Amino acid sequence: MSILIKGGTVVNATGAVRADVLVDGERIAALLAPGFPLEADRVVDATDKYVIPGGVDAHTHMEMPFGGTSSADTFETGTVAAAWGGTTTIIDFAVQTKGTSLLAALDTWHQKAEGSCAVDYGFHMIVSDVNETSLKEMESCVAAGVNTFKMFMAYPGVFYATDGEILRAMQKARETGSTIMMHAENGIAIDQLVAQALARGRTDPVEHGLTRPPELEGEATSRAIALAKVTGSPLYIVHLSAAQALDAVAEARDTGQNVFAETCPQYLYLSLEDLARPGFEGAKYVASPPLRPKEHQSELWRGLRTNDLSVVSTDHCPFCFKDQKELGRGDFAKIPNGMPGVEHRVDLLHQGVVKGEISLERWVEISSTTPARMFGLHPRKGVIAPGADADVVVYDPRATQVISAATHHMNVDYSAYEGMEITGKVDTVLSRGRVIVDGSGYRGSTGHGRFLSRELNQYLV
Ligand SMILES: NC(=O)NCCC(=O)O
Ligand SMILES: [Zn+2]
Ligand SMILES: [Zn+2]
Repeated sequence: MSILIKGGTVVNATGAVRADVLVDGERIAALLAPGFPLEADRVVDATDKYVIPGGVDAHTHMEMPFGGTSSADTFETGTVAAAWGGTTTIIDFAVQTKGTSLLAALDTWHQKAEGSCAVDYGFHMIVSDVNETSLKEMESCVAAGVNTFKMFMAYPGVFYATDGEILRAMQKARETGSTIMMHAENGIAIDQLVAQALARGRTDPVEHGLTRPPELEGEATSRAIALAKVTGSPLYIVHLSAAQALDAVAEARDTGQNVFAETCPQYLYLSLEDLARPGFEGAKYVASPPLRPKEHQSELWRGLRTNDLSVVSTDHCPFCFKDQKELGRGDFAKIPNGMPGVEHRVDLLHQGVVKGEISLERWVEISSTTPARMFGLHPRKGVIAPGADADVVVYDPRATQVISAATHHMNVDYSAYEGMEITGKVDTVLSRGRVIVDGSGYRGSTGHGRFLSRELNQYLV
């Protein structure tokens, strides 16, 4: 099957050019001069539209057990929603719980995802039990195409790892060429603040933000960077939300350390004011790290321009307001942590282009090309070029839409961006040469998405 995408402007991280794109089977076959005479089985009209590489969301949590419940999107519903929003690759987290093995966790996550996904997927591994066996198993994970290991300085008693455990895992990362991903918040100090707030009768969702101050994200980020420096391990800070943490990352990068960071749309667009919404509404915005005071947002946009923030992922971890966020009514510490977002990342970042915060090319870079390179998927993913997988999005920059739970496709009963007006809209989506979204709706199928065995981080120096 051949498809000709005609009349559009191809936007890669390296530049934008008017070109037609020929897809043959699962791959991009050629970029052609506009109007080049060629027959194809199907023609997609991209006139006045951008033709961009499918989004790569490097941080999602589908059907993840957490906080006494499980995130509401399955691999099926979550990847269909991703497709609607122009994301054609997700990297989800397999979770090792205490007392279990990494390989058993990986197996469990393979079973959840296999045959269920609408788009291609890979895995990172959450390491919450550092011992001789799991350190050894890191080698097998790398061989199995899972070479990024998330650790937590937060959530004592659940995922938390001590500095000593982190150091040992980092030494193994250094040895295997893999990268440690860090949830950098000082969970020991935070737990004290949480207990004190509850003892004073402060139970509302806003307390989630007030008991996790940005200084404790900055401190943990600096500590993780120091441990990475001592061990020589690459480090990727996940879901960075605070200016203090960004300063620490920028300083490390200025000295040439292999330190990278992502932020998420919620930290660019939402704030502590949302957590402070009246009644229990703020529960919709509970995630960790928490939403910050508004002034952090401009710092994050600056970080995206300077490349101290290289990636924007969603940390998609949806919990329904009605039955799941409800678990924390009367005790903010019991509100399941996480927010939905996999469907809206590409659109929300396009607003950065519309508002002049980032260039068109940078939009593609932070949402597709860099995550593809960072997580060993480039040049299969993240670029419109001959030989690449035909994961292609035709994006209409002038169309408008309003985000709403009534129209989104994620399996969650609210939208964190309800009523937000967006300029730009996904028009057509191809995943490995197959049209999975077009004007008539979702045309994909469950099980089309394949597991991606990943190479090592391509930015390491
Ligand atoms: N971020 C969050 O609140 N939930 C998902 C788990 C994590 O990434 O820490
Ligand atoms: Zn985290
Ligand atoms: Zn996460």
